[in-house]
Amino acid sequence: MTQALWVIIPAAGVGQRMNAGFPKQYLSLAGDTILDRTISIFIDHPMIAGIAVGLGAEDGYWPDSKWRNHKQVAVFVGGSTRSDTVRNGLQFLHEQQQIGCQSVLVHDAARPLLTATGLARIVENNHPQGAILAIPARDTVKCQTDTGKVKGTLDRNHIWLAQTPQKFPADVLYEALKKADQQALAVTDECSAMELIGWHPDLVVGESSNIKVTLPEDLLIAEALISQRH
Ligand SMILES: Nc1ccn([C@@H]2O[C@H](COP(=O)(O)OP(=O)(O)OP(=O)(O)O)[C@@H](O)[C@H]2O)c(=O)n1
Ligand SMILES: C[C@](O)(CO)[C@H](O)COP(=O)(O)O
Repeated sequence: MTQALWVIIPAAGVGQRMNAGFPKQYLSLAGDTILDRTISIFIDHPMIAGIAVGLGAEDGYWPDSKWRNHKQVAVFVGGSTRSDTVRNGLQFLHEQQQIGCQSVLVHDAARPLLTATGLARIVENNHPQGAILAIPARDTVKCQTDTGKVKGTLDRNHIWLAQTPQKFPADVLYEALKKADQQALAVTDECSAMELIGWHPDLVVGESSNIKVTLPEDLLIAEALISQRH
């Protein structure tokens, strides 16, 4: 039986691309907020030790969360980028003596459709160099020239679309994120930072329903997917 893991949920974004007028993680989705629905995935899960939610410094919505007083849920102040928020979360958990070298999960607040099956795939196995949920590309993948023309076609047999959760040893991840920051490298996921220190994490097949709610149409897709689950 592998050790229960803390999950860090970066939820300090402003949702600029959603353009909702407030942070998208507080949009309603099938009767819950996106954030509450995402937290629900991990509550009372046998493999989850605790849930650390990174909030914006000016977040005034959290007090309305149904999970605000739950014994498994802790909150910390996020940063100006997603990777800053994750690093703050790692530092918070380290200061609370909740983590050391053991692995943590990082899961976007904006991915409320992760299923128990998807979560099991990444928590139930040991991954010496860490792991990410990802889905193999199904469309033909193009890269572009500087003027927005087709530059060429990538071999889609070697293209995966990264999702979350991503799982890495907490101490190594913290140092990798710090190194990326010191090198002014804007990493958009934890795996990118680990690659910078030479790690080759496992690609664990996720579910295409584990979408990141980014644009307004993603909310419609999420609603439709949830309606199919009941
Ligand atoms: N400084 C930031 C930026 C993003 N996030 C979180 O990282 C996740 C993925 O980021 P994204 O989908 O880009 O969310 P936003 O940054 O809010 O969206 P946008 O880029 O459109 O502003 C989200 O749960 C978001 O809340 C975060 O915790 N801290
Ligand atoms: C971490 C992630 O969800 C993997 O696809 C993605 O990189 C987040 O990107 P965002 O621009 O912060 O939404």
